[in-house]
Amino acid sequence: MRFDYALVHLTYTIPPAILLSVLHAPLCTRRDLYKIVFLVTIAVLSTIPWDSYLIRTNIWSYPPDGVIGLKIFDIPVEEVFFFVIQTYNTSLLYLLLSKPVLHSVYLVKEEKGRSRWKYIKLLGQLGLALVIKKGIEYVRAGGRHTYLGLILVWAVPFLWMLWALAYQFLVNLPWTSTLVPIALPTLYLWIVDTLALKRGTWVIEQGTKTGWTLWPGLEIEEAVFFLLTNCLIVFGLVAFDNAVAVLDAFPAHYPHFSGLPSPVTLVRALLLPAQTYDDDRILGLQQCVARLRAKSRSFYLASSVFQGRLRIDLIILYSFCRVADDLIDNAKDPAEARQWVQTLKTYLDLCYGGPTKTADGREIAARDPNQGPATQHIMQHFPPDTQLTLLLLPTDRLAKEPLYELLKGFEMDLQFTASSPSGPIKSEADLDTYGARVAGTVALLCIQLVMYHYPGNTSEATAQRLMRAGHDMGIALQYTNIARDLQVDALNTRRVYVPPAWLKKEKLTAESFITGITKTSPSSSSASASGASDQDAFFMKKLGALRSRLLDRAFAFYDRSKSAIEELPVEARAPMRVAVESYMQIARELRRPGGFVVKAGRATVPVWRRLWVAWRALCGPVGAGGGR
Ligand SMILES: CC(C)=CCC/C(C)=C/CC/C(C)=C/CC/C(C)=C/[C@@H]1[C@@H](COP(=O)(O)OP(=O)(O)O)[C@]1(C)CC/C=C(\C)CC/C=C(\C)CCC=C(C)C
Repeated sequence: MRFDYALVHLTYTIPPAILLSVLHAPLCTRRDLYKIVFLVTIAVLSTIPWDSYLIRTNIWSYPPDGVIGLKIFDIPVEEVFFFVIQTYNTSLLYLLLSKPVLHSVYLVKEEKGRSRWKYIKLLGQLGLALVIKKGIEYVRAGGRHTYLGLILVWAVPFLWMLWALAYQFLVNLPWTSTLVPIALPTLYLWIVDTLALKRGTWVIEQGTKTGWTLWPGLEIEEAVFFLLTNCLIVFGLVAFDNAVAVLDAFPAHYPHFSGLPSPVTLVRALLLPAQTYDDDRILGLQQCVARLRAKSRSFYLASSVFQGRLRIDLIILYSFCRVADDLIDNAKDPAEARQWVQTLKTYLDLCYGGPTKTADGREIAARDPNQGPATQHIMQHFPPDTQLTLLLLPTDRLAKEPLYELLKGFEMDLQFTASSPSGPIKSEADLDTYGARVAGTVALLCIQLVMYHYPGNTSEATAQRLMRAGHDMGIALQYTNIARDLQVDALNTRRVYVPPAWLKKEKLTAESFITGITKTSPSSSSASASGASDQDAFFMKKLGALRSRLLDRAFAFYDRSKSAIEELPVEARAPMRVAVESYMQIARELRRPGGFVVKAGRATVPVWRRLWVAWRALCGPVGAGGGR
């Protein structure tokens, strides 16, 4: 039938393309489109001459009644479409699986001389060179090894070159973004090919094939072809990501890089000697990512939809906030905690104090690696695992005021004492101020980074509106945080953030609140608790009422600020929605009538729901009321 080959596409290649496109659409970035177009173009241009040769030399043929008849250089259009759709599908699978990966942390500085990496690179090159040699022998010998030889001599030199450029990434990246996007489409195409060969949709001529099969109906040449072409696509994408990772990670080498790199820039980045990589920056980024991953599932998920240098800066900012908060929170006593606040203030003073002058009149930057005063302060006063984060914080892109204000927020935490469990929170306004200091400030810093990386044409008025709304959104998140941690805070640190007037309305004081929490059995820590005593149930009701009031206030701040997200530069809108919605989902879980899931004493969002929320946020603005 004339449409046999077209039917193969309609049945087997187009449906996965549609499915993958739908899954990828909300995550799609300009860089993704660029990669796909780049790869498809190379795939088509490099395959046409080879395939055309196979057809013209009768190694490969198509029954004339199985194709519609349109040809490009003797290749049926259905076959050309195959190159496009296979590259498209494998690329989309790779892109989807690679979203969580921050590529820059997989770069490795190589030592001069005999580094392990030198041998890994050589070993790979040698292995691939031997395969090319075998391919050449097969082609020379002709006969039944011809087709296999032609596949090897065509595909493996490209693989050799890509390996030489991107061996670090090919070895280091998680297998989910290398092996899986090769193995899944290969297996799938092996099955499709078995069916197509059986139906006679395409034919490998006798005489030029080995006759070996991988399984009945699947010629070894076909198996090798699909494996190698998927390797080519994934190796190509990995090399692209390797280049972009170099460009993103090292502003010192590429101060003005942003957006879409030209092919020349990509190759230059890949050719930057790995000995010149800044390993402190790589290690610092690795620590920041590990911290984010361990400490916040919401922001870790959100970080995967930000891109490039903005993503890197946000992760460093998170790490800085976390480090500062933890140093103060985990201090052995209030005096040590105060000392940390002071040490952090000195750090900010030094970072924002501008360059200093040496005796001989030379200017030294605050974080000069050797003599910078901020660097020396960091090395002398902070724990080793926090030092790189402090060195990396992009203070040149952040106003100092929100950072000092954040420290003031942490100082408020120090006013909670055993004898004063309400600490500085005397009223609802105090709680707003606290939220503004510890979270409104963080929002301002995040927005500053967005505007730095996507300057666009945001007017001054819009920028002011964004700052105000962001500030309120930070407060919304902080109210959610307090509502979630009501019990943990009371039990572990004897802190009650609820305003005394709210407690009074429930006939409680901060002290009786803590006693109530301490007495309540652990089984009643979820709203759905069953088997709790009457007294427990009575207390849980009060707890529920207080939590509900905190959440009302969280949603009030959220509702008034969420529309401003749509005024952010377009590149940051969807990721920012994901960040906010992932966190606000905790508030929605706390409101769930059937109760919420508790892990380590805290309400948590089940993984599948977390992903669903992120997905919806990526697709567009969340409806009015935010689906409370
Ligand atoms: C995607 C990404 C990596 C974002 C990074 C966001 C970031 C820098 C977060 C810092 C978080 C942090 C550790 C702050 C220290 C103070 C603190 C504890 C604040 C609370 C965060 C909760 O984190 P977590 O639950 O992990 O903390 P604990 O375990 O309880 O210690 C906060 C609730 C504040 C977080 C506030 C924000 C991230 C601001 C959100 C607002 C925006 C991003 C602006 C939105 C824009 C408009 C225009 C509305």
